[in-house]
Amino acid sequence: MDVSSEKVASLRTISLVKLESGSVSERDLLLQTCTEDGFFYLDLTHPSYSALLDNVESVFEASESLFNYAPDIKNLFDVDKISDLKVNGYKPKGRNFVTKDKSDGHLDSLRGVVRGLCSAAHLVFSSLSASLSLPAGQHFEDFQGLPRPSPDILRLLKYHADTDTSCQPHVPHTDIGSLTFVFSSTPGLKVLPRCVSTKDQDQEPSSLPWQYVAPRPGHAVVNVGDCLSLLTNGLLKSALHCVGPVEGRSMNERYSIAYLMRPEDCAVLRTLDSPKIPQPAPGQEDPITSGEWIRRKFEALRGGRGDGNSIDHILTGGRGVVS
Ligand SMILES: O=C(O)CCC(=O)C(=O)O
Ligand SMILES: [Fe+2]
Repeated sequence: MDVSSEKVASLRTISLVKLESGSVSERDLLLQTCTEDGFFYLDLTHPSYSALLDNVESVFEASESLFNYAPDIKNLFDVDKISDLKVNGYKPKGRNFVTKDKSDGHLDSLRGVVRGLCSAAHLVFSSLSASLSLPAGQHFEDFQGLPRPSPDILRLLKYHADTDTSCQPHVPHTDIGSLTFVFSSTPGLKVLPRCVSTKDQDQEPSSLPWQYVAPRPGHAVVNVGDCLSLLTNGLLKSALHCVGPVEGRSMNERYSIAYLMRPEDCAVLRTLDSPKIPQPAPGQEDPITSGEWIRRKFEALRGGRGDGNSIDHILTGGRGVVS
């Protein structure tokens, strides 16, 4: 990416095949990365993941053809008319499935992506659960089961080209779920390094030292979501990120796929029992279910009730306040 190197995020890379083979050093690196950065590249270049990457490519094709439908067709699936939460549907300058031809292979690719990412997530979760010596019944993977109906969210995103170099098509936020996988071949994703505190500062998002995440073929960009952070009393970090143009340039048209894994709605998010996780003082914790967390977050995203600070608190997963 053509910007000065200090503005490019130096994310660590975790190898999925090494996690799969039980490498202890890779497991340690994963824990360190999730506690320090909350953002990493997941290396999927091993041949055993080539079907997953092929399916991702095919879903990009599906995404492009969905966005090419006429607006009146897409608007039949208006996200605000389909359900209470912003999880299903087309958001103008946004998402939903309008496929008429179910035999075009894209649905199979989509299933392949979901299956592949769920099993990648399972490996990440079980590695982290082992590193943190979580007791039986409290493993991260216990909160979301492969065979059960999934509350996960798949986003097919299209960012429109924009000549306004200060446009911000995706506001600063942390992710709602436990783990997010992002694929895109176009720059635009930015992350705020964990060492930057936004607390007590009335900072314009544009003045924060965002770092660009360079697209890397064969890799997913993975980030820790709010739920892992809530389950570990903040030990695992959900990092603040946004999407916008690369400094001083126009925003190019950009497609991305984001798969947000989520604990089941009934899962209670409270600090798990582990000597490696800082435990809250008795009575200090305010447990919340995953379903309630998503409801509050969408309310905040829609500019709903609450004062500015509490809304920012929810949007940023407790990270701080950005004006
Ligand atoms: O489009 C991207 O690269 C990131 C999308 C994202 O942050 C999200 O959907 O939560
Ligand atoms: Fe995100």
